[in-house]
Amino acid sequence: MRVVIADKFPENYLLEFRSLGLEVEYRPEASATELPAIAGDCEILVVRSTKVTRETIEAASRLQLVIRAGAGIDTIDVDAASARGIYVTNCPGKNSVAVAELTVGLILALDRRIPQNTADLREGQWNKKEYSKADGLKGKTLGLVGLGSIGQAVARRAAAFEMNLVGYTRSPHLELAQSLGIVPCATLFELAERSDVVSVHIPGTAENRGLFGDAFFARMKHGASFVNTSRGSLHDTAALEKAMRERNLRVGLDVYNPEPEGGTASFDHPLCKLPGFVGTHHIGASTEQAQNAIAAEAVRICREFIKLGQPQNAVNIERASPAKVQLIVRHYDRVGVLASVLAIVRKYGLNVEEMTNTIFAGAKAAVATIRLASAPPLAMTTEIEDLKDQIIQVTVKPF
Ligand SMILES: NC(=O)C1=CN([C@@H]2O[C@H](COP(=O)(O)OP(=O)(O)OC[C@H]3O[C@@H](n4cnc5c(N)ncnc54)[C@H](O)[C@@H]3O)[C@@H](O)[C@H]2O)C=CC1
Ligand SMILES: O=C(O)CCC(=O)C(=O)O
Repeated sequence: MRVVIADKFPENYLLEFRSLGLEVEYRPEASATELPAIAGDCEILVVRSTKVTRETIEAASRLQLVIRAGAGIDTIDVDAASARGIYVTNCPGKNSVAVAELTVGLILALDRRIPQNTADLREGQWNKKEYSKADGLKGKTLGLVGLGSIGQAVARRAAAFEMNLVGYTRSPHLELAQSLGIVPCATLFELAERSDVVSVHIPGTAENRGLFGDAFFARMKHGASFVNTSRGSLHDTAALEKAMRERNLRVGLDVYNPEPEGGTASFDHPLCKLPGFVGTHHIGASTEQAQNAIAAEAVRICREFIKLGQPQNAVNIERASPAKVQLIVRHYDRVGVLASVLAIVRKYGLNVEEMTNTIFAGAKAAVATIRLASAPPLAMTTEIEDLKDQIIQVTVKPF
């Protein structure tokens, strides 16, 4: 099998890929536009920030698995992959601590204006008078949007600063919130109104695009802080700029919209020049620890995929199966039995939605579970039962 690694990857984990017997093509400088040509004949594609477009998916006729060596999957055209039966996986939770640490760094930097202090010192300017004005974090309220892996890691760290925690999530998990000392908010606006600092930890999906705009910022307290280490598509840049100018909002960003694709580029962003801004270069996941944890997970996914034919952490499996009925066929483990059964299913015009075949110890018998969208007619099950010397038992159960 051939794997293309189209991003920078730790050297020792490249060796691990090779030790799996894979032919590894390492292309750390590959861009999204070059990828269709590079990934043309690989079975497995591993990317970190490089975008995997529809063109790449369609050009890679042997592709079976895309591993996103990170958390967010908005850089992959998942719909295009699903339409061609290609698995997409990510490495959930493996870079959460790194992002949480950076988030706390941005929150502290905003409160004490650490980068602005440093800039003045560099300019030969002593200004204790100005920089002595800071609030402090103890007793302030941190509003966490999203209580997944990163939101939880930020909560644990903010608790050590004795901050009060409120949270908003689409999938409320009251026990979890309680165990982290987070008071749930019923709406995003309630969170905006209660928080001194808002920190965003949700995916950059189409439905979350622009979630943080004029209406949200208008509800935040004057002089509060907004931190986004998730995705630039989540905030409206013009609305943020307005809130910074009119409501004295402080802003800490690791992510931008748009963001340069490569590691270096010129970058002219309206917010970066404003005094209440602190920013980093989408480096949330960029610690040795996180990169090694991500690489180890990518290797593990590959190893399991080679062994079982199915990857862990797949994000594009249909969860709500269209199947309504299970046709359970106990049969002798012989050549052609399944083909005969499926030929009968086909004759009756039923579509197989899902199917598994489990072999019993000794490999004499097996059970096939064939999931169908609608109930099979009696004539069909009778016809299967009548397959001489092939079938042990046929049952039908609702699914
Ligand atoms: N700056 C960086 O380098 C990094 C950024 N990220 C970003 O952080 C995001 C979050 O990562 P994880 O916490 O690991 O993901 P996660 O999947 O563990 O958690 C995301 C949570 O957000 C919730 N959610 C989704 N939409 C929501 C909405 N509209 N309102 C409230 N809750 C909502 C989900 O239910 C889920 O619980 C990633 O999707 C990625 O975009 C992740 C890693 C590195
Ligand atoms: O690997 C990176 O630098 C980006 C990480 C990221 O944004 C993610 O994991 O979603």
